[in-house]
Amino acid sequence: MRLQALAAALNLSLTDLPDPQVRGVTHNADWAGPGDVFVAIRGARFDGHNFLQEVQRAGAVAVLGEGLPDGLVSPLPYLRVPDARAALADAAAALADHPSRALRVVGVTGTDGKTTTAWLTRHLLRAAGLKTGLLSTVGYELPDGQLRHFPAHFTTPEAPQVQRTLRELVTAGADAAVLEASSHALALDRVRGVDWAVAVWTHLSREHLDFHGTVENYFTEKRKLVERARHAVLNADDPWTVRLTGLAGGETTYSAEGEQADWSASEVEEGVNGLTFRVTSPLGEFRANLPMIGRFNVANALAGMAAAAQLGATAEQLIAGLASFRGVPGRMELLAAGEDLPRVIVDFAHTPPSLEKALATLRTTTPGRLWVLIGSAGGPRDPGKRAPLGEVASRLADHAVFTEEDCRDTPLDDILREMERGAREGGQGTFTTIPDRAEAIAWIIGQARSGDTVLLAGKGPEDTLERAHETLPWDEVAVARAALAAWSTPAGQ
Ligand SMILES: CC(=O)N[C@H]1[C@@H](OP(=O)(O)OP(=O)(O)OC[C@H]2O[C@@H](n3ccc(=O)[nH]c3=O)[C@H](O)[C@@H]2O)O[C@H](CO)[C@@H](O)[C@@H]1O[C@H](C)C(=O)N[C@@H](C)C(=O)N[C@H](CCC(=O)O)C(=O)O
Ligand SMILES: Nc1ncnc2c1ncn2[C@@H]1O[C@H](COP(=O)(O)OP(=O)(O)OP(=O)(O)O)[C@@H](O)[C@H]1O
Repeated sequence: MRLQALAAALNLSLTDLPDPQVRGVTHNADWAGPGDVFVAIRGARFDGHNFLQEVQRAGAVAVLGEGLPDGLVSPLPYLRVPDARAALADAAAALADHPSRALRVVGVTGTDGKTTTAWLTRHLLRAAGLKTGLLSTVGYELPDGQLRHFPAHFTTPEAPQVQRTLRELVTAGADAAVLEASSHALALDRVRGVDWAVAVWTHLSREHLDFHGTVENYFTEKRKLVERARHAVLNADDPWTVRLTGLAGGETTYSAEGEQADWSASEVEEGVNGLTFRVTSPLGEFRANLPMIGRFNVANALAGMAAAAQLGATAEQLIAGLASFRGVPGRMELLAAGEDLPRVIVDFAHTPPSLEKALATLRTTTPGRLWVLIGSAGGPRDPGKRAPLGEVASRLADHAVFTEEDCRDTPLDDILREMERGAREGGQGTFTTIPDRAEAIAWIIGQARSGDTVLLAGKGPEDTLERAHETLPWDEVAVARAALAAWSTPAGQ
């Protein structure tokens, strides 16, 4: 697209504008390259206008911004826009040729459950035969199912990445996409210009008030997704839903807690290998098996099913899809269970509250002993949580193992001593310390017996393990599987 056509797409009437070819658009000076338009955003910490020389040197062809600061002369053609973030999103959508119009896009928002519901929905849509992509906190996937990562870690990245990924999906022949929409993304226009077929609402609770100020503001930002969608899937168990009713073109409700709803669950049974429940729905009544741990996943499953049904999935496809769902990588990921093996779970819980929640959930379905392996990161990242992590692990599990977790420039011994202190002062004091993480995993799995649960916490899906002088490639699931393979042979017991 040429610059003048882009200006026209943004409703800017400009004369005397040069007309170079535009390759892309970016808000980040470090990412600017030849042929890019740079959008100068005045953020909370920086003013993008400070980087104009830098983007010119990188080969950018023009700048969009809300106005040059006094005394600054732009080295590139400067197009003034009323709202820089909106312009970034509109330019990104125009340059990608509005890919969401060629897809059926499901957006998922809510305080908790976005990632799980997004992954479930994309799995159910695939089970229904739709080629489906995904943009989520854990990464993004084209319909080939391979997980990829953006250069910066976001739930919802900035608009150019959103639009480029949607375009990649269209090029790859996708029919549908599932996209996690965070409240930050909705507030900062990262998903402006996305054409939403369905908005899924999980639930809202107090969070991110540092950014939004009040719960009401937080709700107002999240509500935008429902307002913009052709259809909404709303949680009848969430008190905020009454204020969302009637905002989308059409709507479906769901309830995991016995409220009146289109999709509801009853007879919920939590087992060692997952959940079973009866579903009452517009597609009829059926029994569902979901190989996931945690009762809250019943609500996520109902939301995912209602969204997939909206795009045409049948009851048979949903039943088969739920039963074959492998979970979200590194989030309560169930590796093994059964008569003979201990149940092993990999989860990224790395804060005292999230570890507490994970252990409490697992306790309810552990007939034997509950084991946990946990470390704590080095460097400046919240050293105050080391003792509380040790305390929670030792208080809620029958036995804790303390080990390394990205210790970086902090002596590992210092971290482990703090965790041990927490375990002695507030926990049961039943722990073992094994500094090498692979050895620790082999040991804890070797100790566990059938009927026990082993939670390997902290790393989840991360692919490196950082030590003081080396960064190792890491795959917690693979290390755990190797330990389980050793366990299952007589020599390993
Ligand atoms: C609170 C928040 O979301 N802030 C976002 C906001 O930052 P900001 O307004 O402070 O921007 P800034 O850092 O002052 O920069 C202003 C402009 O200068 C540019 N810049 C800045 C420095 C530089 O060297 N070069 C440069 O080009 C920036 O790219 C930006 O365009 O705009 C920036 C880019 O435009 C985002 O990178 C930044 O995300 C920060 C890093 C962040 O941590 N966001 C988190 C909280 C977030 O978005 N989280 C949600 C999930 C939340 C959840 O549900 O858990 C998410 O979707 O990931
Ligand atoms: N429907 C739900 N209601 C309440 N809590 C939930 C629900 N689903 C998941 N959770 C809890 O929230 C945690 C995070 O789940 P998930 O990753 O799906 O949420 P999220 O909204 O994507 O959060 P994040 O953006 O931090 O990944 C889970 O481990 C679980 O403890």
